[in-house]
This record gives sequence, C-alpha cells and structure tokens, in this order.
Amino acid sequence: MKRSDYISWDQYFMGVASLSALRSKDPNTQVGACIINTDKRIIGIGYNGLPQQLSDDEFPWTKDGDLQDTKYPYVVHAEANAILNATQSIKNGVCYVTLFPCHECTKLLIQSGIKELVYQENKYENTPSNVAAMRMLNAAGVKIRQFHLGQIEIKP
Ligand SMILES: Nc1nc(=O)n([C@H]2C[C@H](O)[C@@H](COP(=O)(O)O)O2)cc1CO
Ligand SMILES: [Zn+2]
Repeated sequence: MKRSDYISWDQYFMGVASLSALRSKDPNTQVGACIINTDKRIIGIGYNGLPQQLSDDEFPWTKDGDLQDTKYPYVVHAEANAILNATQSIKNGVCYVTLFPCHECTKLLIQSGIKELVYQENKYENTPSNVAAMRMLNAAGVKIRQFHLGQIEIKP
C-alpha cells in the first residue's frame, strides 16, 4: 500500500520556495519564490539577492540611511529572479512565494501571465506597496491564497 503521509503539492512548492529563501544574504528578510506551470512542473526558482557579478561583500545590506547606502536599490526580489530564471513561459502558471509580493514584482507577475499567487507571510500588509499590489492582482483576476508551510517532517 502506498504511503499516506507524503507532502501535498502546496507543501512541496512552498517548501522549495522556503529552501530557496535560505540562500538569501539579506540579514533582515529572506524571500523565496517557486513558479510552476499548468502541469505542476517547477519552471523557475529565485530568492532575493544582488544581480550577478555584484559582490555580496561590497554592497550594503542595511535598511537605513541614504537610498544608495542601503540594500534597496541593488537587490533583485525573489519573484523577479524566479521570473528571470524561468526555463519556459510562465503564462497561466502559479507563483509560490514566502512573502507577499511588492507592487513592482506584482506588475512583472501579471505581465508574465501568472494566474495564481500563493503566499506564506504578509508582514507588510496594508503598506502602500502591498495595497497597490493587491489592487493590481485583483483587477487582473489573479487568484490569491495564503498557505502556511507548517512543520514538515523529513523522513527516509
Ligand atoms: N515579496 C518580496 N520579495 C523580496 O524579495 N523582497 C526582498 C527585498 C529585500 O531584500 C527584502 C526586504 O527587506 P526589509 O525591508 O524587510 O528589510 O526582501 C521583499 C518582498 C516584500 O514585498
Ligand atoms: Zn518585489
């Protein structure tokens, strides 16, 4: 008889997104994203980090100060990296992300044809970026749902 305690699709894809987030060098917020196609195949993964060729040791990771002295102008968001890393069109795909997307990534996701967004946390709920993102996702008819990974037991 087959095992009954295997992980669900949601746990699997959010698990991949969470594992990806562990690669982030951001000391404050680590985000991971995993995009799947309509066949439930993973077609793009990403985490928040600097563009390639830029040194994680030479650019700032701070939140405060003049914009150019913070991480904000330099970091590529997890969702943007997942889109850029995609091996095929993400049209009609689903994006699993550990943190609700910002307004900029939301535009990229909508424009790439994502039809569903599954997020885990939403620690910036009600900020202007979050409200704008939610407005665009709703207007574009993207299905939005929250999914908490919870504890996954890794067994042989
Ligand atoms: N959905 C997201 N994907 C992301 O990759 N990020 C990144 C950008 C920064 O590296 C970090 C947020 O930094 P902080 O302001 O929480 O210290 O997370 C942020 C969000 C939030 O909208
Ligand atoms: Zn973003």
